[in-house]
Amino acid sequence: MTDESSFDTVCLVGIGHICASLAVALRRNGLARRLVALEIDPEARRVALEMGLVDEATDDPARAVPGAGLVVVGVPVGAMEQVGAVIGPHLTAGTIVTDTGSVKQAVVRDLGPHIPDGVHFIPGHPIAGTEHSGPSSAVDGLFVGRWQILTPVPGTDEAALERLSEMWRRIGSDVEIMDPQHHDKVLAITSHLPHLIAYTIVGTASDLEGHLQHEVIKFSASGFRDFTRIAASDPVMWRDVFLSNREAVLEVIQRFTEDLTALQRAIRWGEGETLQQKFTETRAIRRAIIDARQA
Ligand SMILES: NC(=O)c1ccc[n+]([C@@H]2O[C@H](COP(=O)([O-])OP(=O)(O)OC[C@H]3O[C@@H](n4cnc5c(N)ncnc54)[C@H](O)[C@@H]3O)[C@@H](O)[C@H]2O)c1
Ligand SMILES: O=C(O)C(=O)C[C@]1(C(=O)O)C=C[C@@H](O)C=C1
Repeated sequence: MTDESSFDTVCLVGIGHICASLAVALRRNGLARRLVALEIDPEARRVALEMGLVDEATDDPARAVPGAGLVVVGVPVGAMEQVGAVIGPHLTAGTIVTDTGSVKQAVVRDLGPHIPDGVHFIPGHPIAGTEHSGPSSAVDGLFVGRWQILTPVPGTDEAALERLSEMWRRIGSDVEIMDPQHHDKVLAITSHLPHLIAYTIVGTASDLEGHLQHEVIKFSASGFRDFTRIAASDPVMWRDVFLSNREAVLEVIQRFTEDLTALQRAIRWGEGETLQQKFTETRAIRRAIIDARQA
């Protein structure tokens, strides 16, 4: 059943939140005849099979990888190197290998060297997700109307790139091609810093003395509640994001700290105009995101 964008067999490495949602999307859009999960966690394998997300779930790369026209690696960024070492020897020429990692230079560095000649390595990142993990958190339609960023390495086969792009378009995503370094800079500000801020705010609240902490939960205002959703995101995934995008994240933390200090000064010295001007600018950004249908 292979046309320009569909595959006979797709191997999903790590059947967690993102690859499970992808499995639903591939089936819904008739883009794969057979789905196989290569997964180290027996519970995730059991759930994926029970939910009918995949046809087979195994921890044996020799069963999962050969014969797959597309391999999608959806594990935490820190596990990419280990996955590369395990799947590399079973990949055959013509297969497309992509991933869903939230950082791209580290994936090129860690997974790339394990991809044999003749196999098309096209790193990717769906800008879609939730705070949940594991196959039971699969979301039907997760990628519809969201960006799929692809960061092909130099010399990537144009036909393979177009085939993978078309698959994502048929799932409902908009595809953007980007340099991995640029990707990591942009995502440091739009995704990684917001998560770090959420972890910090909720961490500060949880460090309060007992009675205050109780009231934080009891009278939780909507601003704080929104942060708690983000701060409930997967600890392993986000540990790996910050460690593997260290330079870009440290750079935006520096700029953020300076901007926070400027607001701190404005509050201290009663500079209402400065505050109002800043809040007017940020409101316009929210409106632009809504207009771009990314809210
Ligand atoms: N959650 C999000 O919102 C989101 C969004 C976009 C991209 N991502 C990225 O996608 C990737 C997966 O994220 P997720 O949210 O699906 O995580 P998840 O924790 O839900 O799933 C990851 C799965 O990978 C498995 N795994 C770990 N090491 C493995 C190995 N060596 N071999 C086989 N399986 C292994 C785990 O057992 C788990 O089932 C991460 O790199 C993350 O940065 C996540
Ligand atoms: O909405 C959320 O819960 C997310 O955090 C999703 C989100 C993000 O938008 O920052 C998180 C990490 C990604 O790599 C891509 C998407």
